Amino acid sequence: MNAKLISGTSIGNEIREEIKERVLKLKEGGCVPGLAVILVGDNQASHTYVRNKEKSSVAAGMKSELVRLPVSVSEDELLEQINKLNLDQTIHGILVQLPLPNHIDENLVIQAIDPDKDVDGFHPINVGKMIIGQRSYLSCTPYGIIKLLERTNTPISGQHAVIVGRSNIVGKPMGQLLLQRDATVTYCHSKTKDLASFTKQADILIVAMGQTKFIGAEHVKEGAVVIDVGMNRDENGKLCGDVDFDEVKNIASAITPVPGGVGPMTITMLLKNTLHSAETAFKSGNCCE
Ligand SMILES: Nc1nc2c(c(=O)[nH]1)N[C@@H](CN(C=O)c1ccc(C(=O)N[C@@H](CCC(=O)O)C(=O)O)cc1)CN2
Repeated sequence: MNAKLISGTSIGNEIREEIKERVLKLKEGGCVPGLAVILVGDNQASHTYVRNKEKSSVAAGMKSELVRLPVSVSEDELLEQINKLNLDQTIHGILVQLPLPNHIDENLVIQAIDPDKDVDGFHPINVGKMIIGQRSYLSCTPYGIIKLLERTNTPISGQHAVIVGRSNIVGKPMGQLLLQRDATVTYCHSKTKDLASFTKQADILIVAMGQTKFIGAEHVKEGAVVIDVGMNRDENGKLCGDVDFDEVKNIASAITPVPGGVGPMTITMLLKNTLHSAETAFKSGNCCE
């Protein structure tokens, strides 16, 4: 293996320690950061992620509240739950775990969350602010990737970043965050023709397609930094990314593993956003226990 391993577990743990210290300070002032997670239905992966979010927020010293709703819950009932949490001064961050069942309009649900408590950074107000470079809550996965690049001293300015995937929660915001840091950004997606001709130009290659081994050696330039956002199961049920790690590790200069790469950073940045919300509430006298 030539590539340096970029460990989201260890960089995430470093940041979580910093968060813990700031939570302690807030608590000394009488403010306990509170994160509410709404989980609808029985999706197994969602259960795992939500459990990790609960465990991580408690480990950081925060209050965690889980609202579990059956798959049959109506859109109105879900919106009512969100409204309650919007009004609850002990809750600083609210997220609805995605995906939602088909009968529920995801956009409507995201827009019901108070933008000041939208620690997922999915609300159109936060997305809009992010695009024009105003301070806002940033979507946790792309925010986490920026931190991985920063903390490994990966140059961004002037680099060619190629993003494979155009989802609202990863691909699109990822490109904007890199653009703000003066990267030249190319988006590729499922309809891109001759994908390798684009990905081969990447100094930074970010892959978020949701397909096992979508990117192989033939797609990667010697020395590129490769960030794998994929979270798939292979034919043996083993967790793997979108990048063929065994091939690409010999070409890239640095690469994230799956598991232990981008995933832990997503949860770390959720904690960071929740802390920021609680600190803002505390400063304006709106944090109660
Ligand atoms: N409301 C949201 N829903 C979803 C988001 C999100 O950011 N907000 N992102 C994904 C899922 N996700 C967080 O919710 C997430 C996925 C994976 C991980 C993670 O730490 N993965 C581990 C492996 C975990 C395992 O063993 O299964 C790793 O990569 O090391 C964290 C968060 C979709 N929904």
